[in-house]
Amino acid sequence: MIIAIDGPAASGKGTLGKRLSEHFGFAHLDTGLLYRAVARVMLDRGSLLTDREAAALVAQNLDVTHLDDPRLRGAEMGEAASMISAYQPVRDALLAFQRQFGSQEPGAVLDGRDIGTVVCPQAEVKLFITATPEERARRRHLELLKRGEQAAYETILDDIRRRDERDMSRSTAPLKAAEDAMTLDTTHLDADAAFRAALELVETQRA
Ligand SMILES: Nc1ncnc2c1ncn2[C@@H]1O[C@H](COP(=O)(O)OP(=O)(O)O)[C@@H](O)[C@H]1O
Ligand SMILES: Nc1ccn([C@@H]2O[C@H](COP(=O)(O)OP(=O)(O)O)[C@@H](O)[C@H]2O)c(=O)n1
Repeated sequence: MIIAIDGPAASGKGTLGKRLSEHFGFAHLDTGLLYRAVARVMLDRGSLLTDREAAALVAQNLDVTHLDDPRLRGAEMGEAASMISAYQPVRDALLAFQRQFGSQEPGAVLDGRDIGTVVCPQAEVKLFITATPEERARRRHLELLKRGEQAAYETILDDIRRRDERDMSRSTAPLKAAEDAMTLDTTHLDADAAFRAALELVETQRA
């Protein structure tokens, strides 16, 4: 079984994905980390993020065994990932790995932007997680402060708005809810309440 979770930045996709995967005993992949990992290699090499060919080559040769590097979770990597993820050859290069991951038994949870629409359109369960930009910026602000990153709330809110706009307006695999996805607005739900609500939606879709 596949649980596909999509939604905008800092809506809580990863947190829900992890908890749902633990609950069902499924594997979990935060697909944003793949794009962040491509961005990390580009930045470390000093490549321009506008260099599509270089980004495609990096994606084709990506080492997916180091996705737990805490550096990937930083704000700089999120912004850079959003730029290189708009290139079709980059997305094509990362598709097979994601689909392979989704084929695991007894099941897999994948979270990202295009899981229900492009990566796993056949997923039995599709959730689209949202929250207001202000609430998402508040969450990301707290997260970055805990990581020890300097970050102003207003800057994060601007970053989130810009990234959402870029992710929604790109021509390839734009961020949008699949037609058969169920939307969960977590603006007024803490992580526990969001998990309970998501679990109910999963049970509804599986039935
Ligand atoms: N429902 C929630 N209420 C408050 N904070 C949350 C909630 N869900 C997640 N968080 C926190 O918000 C931040 C972003 O969550 P994350 O799961 O990484 O989002 P995404 O994967 O959508 O970017 C994390 O610090 C996480 O602990
Ligand atoms: N399936 C995915 C996942 C991420 N991405 C891109 O990668 C960037 C970083 O994704 P992420 O999920 O790690 O970002 P956050 O939601 O955690 O801020 C996003 O802004 C998207 O541009 C994508 O295009 N498709």
